[in-house]
Amino acid sequence: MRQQASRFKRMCVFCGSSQGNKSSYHDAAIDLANQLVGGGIDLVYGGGSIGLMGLVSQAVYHGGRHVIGVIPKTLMTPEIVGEMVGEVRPVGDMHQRKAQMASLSDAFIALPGGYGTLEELLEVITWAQLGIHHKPVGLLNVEGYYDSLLTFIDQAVEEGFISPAARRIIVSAPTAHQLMEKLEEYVPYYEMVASGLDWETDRLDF
Ligand SMILES: C/C(=C\CNc1ncnc2c1ncn2[C@@H]1O[C@H](COP(=O)(O)O)[C@@H](O)[C@H]1O)CO
Repeated sequence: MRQQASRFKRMCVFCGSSQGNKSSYHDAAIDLANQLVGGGIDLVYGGGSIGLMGLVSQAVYHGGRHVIGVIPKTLMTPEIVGEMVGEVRPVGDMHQRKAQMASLSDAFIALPGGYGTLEELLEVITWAQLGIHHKPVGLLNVEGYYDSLLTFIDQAVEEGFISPAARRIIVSAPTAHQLMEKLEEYVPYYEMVASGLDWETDRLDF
């Protein structure tokens, strides 16, 4: 069933190259894919068919939306990433991959994942803080998976390392539907220092 049209054309999804141990992670990946399909939103992701990445990409692709997998050539073997669906954009390294994923997308969502997901999530948050982009960043906090990360970030605010304004860059919700509603309403973070910076982004096209 088609939902109300979204303001986003392409969503970048960061998520585990593993599926995790709970069925709720699997369900959340499919649920998010259905939200994207229903909203008429295409997918940008890290390529491959393994883990939650495979679940999201296949569900969006089979739901009829365009899927772009941005993947370093070195990882492009069936043994590592499996069969890919949709459009594959090979890049030279992990830095180019993240830059291209970010520039192709209108917003970001992180599902549960490990080191790779955390690194991708924290980078786009940092870029928002610096004013490199003004795109919403969503955290799909499936069954409290990210509670301890959010607690740590709140502690960093308390301790004076993250400003209360920058804390608001992260939009979190327990379900894909709630998260998409919040992201649709998100007002970009601006602060004097960040809005005054002029980035020469050779690899980024924001
Ligand atoms: C060599 C290993 C896995 C290779 N598989 C990957 N294929 C595609 N993209 C990947 C892979 N591993 C990490 N990524 C990127 O990071 C995120 C997932 O990492 P996580 O550590 O599983 O959270 C994902 O968004 C990708 O962009 C070794 O197993």
